[in-house]
Formats: sequence, C-alpha cells, structure tokens
Amino acid sequence: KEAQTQQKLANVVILATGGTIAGAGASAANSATYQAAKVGIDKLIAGVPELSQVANVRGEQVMQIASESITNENLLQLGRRVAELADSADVDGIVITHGTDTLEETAYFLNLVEKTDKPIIVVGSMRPGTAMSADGMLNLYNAVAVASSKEARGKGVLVTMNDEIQSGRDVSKMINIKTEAFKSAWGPLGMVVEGKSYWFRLPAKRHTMDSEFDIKNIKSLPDVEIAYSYGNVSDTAYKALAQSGAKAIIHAGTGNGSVSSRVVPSLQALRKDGVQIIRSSHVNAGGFVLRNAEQPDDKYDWVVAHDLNPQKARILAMVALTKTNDSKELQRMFWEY
Ligand SMILES: NC(=O)CC[C@H](N)C(=O)O
Repeated sequence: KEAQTQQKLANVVILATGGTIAGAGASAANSATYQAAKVGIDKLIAGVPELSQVANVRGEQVMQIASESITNENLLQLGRRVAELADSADVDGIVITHGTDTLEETAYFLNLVEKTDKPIIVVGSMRPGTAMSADGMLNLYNAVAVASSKEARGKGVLVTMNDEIQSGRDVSKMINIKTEAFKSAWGPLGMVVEGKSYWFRLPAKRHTMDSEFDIKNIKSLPDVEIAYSYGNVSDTAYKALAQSGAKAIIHAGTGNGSVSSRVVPSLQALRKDGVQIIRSSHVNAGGFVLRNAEQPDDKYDWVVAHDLNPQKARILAMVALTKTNDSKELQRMFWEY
C-alpha cells in the first residue's frame, strides 16, 4: 500500500545552490550572524521528513555558494540542469534552493529561458536552520508542495517565501532582516497553506513556454553592467563600464528612471558609440519608467526598463542581447517580458 501511495506522488528534484537556507550559525540566537551555504542538500531534505508526504523528493547539490557571488556562468550551469530535468519524463517539478540576495535575478532568468510548463520554484530563507524560528523548513516544504501540484504548471517560475506564491518575474527582496522580505509591486499570485495552494491571479508577461528565449541556444551571456545614479552623479562609472566592454548599461535612475543633467551628454555619446542605454529606477517599492517621460528616449535611442528594477533589467538585457542589438527590438522585449 505504501508503494502505491508513493507512485501517486509527484517526482520533485531539489537543486541546491547554497544561501541562508543552507546556512549555519554558532548558536540558536544567531538569526542574522551566521555562515551561508554550509549545509548539504541531503541534510536539508532529511531535516524536513514531511516532504515525503507531498512528493517523491531527491536532491542534487549544483553549487554551494552565497548568492551575491552567483556569476553568469553559474546562471547558465543552473539553467542547463533545470532544462535537462524538465525534459525528463520522470520529473514533475523542480525546486531550487538559493540565497535570497540574488534569488529574484535567478528566478527571472529561469522564467525567461526555460521551455517547460512544469513547475519551477525558487526558494530561500531569511534565517539559517540553526536559528530559533528558522523559516527555511516551511519555505522548502511549501516549495515542494507547489512544485508537485498540477495547478502550478504553466504559471512561470515561482518563488515561495513566507507562505506566499510570487511570480519570479515580479518578486524582489525588499528588506534583509525580516522573514517577510519578498514582495512584488503587483501582489503575490497566491498562498500556500499546509501544503495546499490557493491561487488568485496569473502572470500577464511572456514566460517559459511562451518565451522567445531558450537556454539551449544560449552559449554565453554578454556583459551588462549597472550604474547607480543620483543628483550629483559623475560620468566616471558609466564611461569605465563601457570601456571595460559593457554592451549595455542599466541606468539605475531616480524616480521615473530620470537622468541627472550632469551625465546626459555622456550617455548620449556612449549610445553613439554603440552601448545600449537602458533607463531603470532605483525607487524602493518598485519603479515604473515610461518612454519619453523625463528624457526623450526616441531622440536619444535609449530603452526603458518599465517596471523592472535595475538588477532584473540587467538579466533581461543580457538574455535579449543574445538575440538582437536593435534598440527597438530590445524595447519590445522590455514591454513584453
Ligand atoms: N538570506 C540569505 O539567503 C542571504 C545570504 C547570502 N547573502 C545569500 O544570498 O546567499
């Protein structure tokens, strides 16, 4: 009978990459001071025996790092492994455990390049497993529960943190000291409670099956850099980034991606030299950059990142540049994804 129940459960693979969910501190009081990326995936799975009630789970240690150090090469490696698993008939869903610092970037990257409707869930934690009131166990349980559910199919890459199901495209780490760290300006897609998912809305942007990008066709990612802006900003960083080979510079601008008059001429010159200038916003709760508002983008041939924050704009720009260097095409992609 036990074998029968096991057969009915979905097969979920957990790809572990590190982060606080695999972190360890010296004492249970250490909720914020600890080392990330210490505990292996087998131990993480063994720590949540309830996982076996929602899925047949197996783990793979893809890497063991803190996510602030994830490179483009790491992204491609992870993306390729996810695609292989998604193509396997005996895999129903994939969970990726990840540090929270760049979790939103990896989730958005996978959302753009994975050609599958199987659930892909990226999950992390804000406290290490050794801390009092650690949040990783429940976040992981929720991730596996969502990954094993049929309703999660075709909804793009998802993130389960703090009982919420978020779109990997929209979600961002908004605070680094609370367990309710991950928010989306447009709200969560649903909730996961005691292993059951409750859905409220669907992503409207192109993703996964409906995306024109495919990890299998991406050999490498071009260099795209971010320059943080403010009123008294100088053009030193913009120029240096271009000189070091950046194909596009994400302007992490104020407000509506606005650009200080101190650097407008330099950004125009960089565009003339072939560098794509992409206006984004570093507004905290989520920017909303509109074309030809604040700056004449048509005249300067600049692109706007719309609601993508600078780090997400960088991900889309890298993926988009593998296909085109036409600024009009890039702008179309920034509206559609
Ligand atoms: N909460 C976390 O996961 C942060 C730990 C670490 N900086 C990382 O992103 O991997």
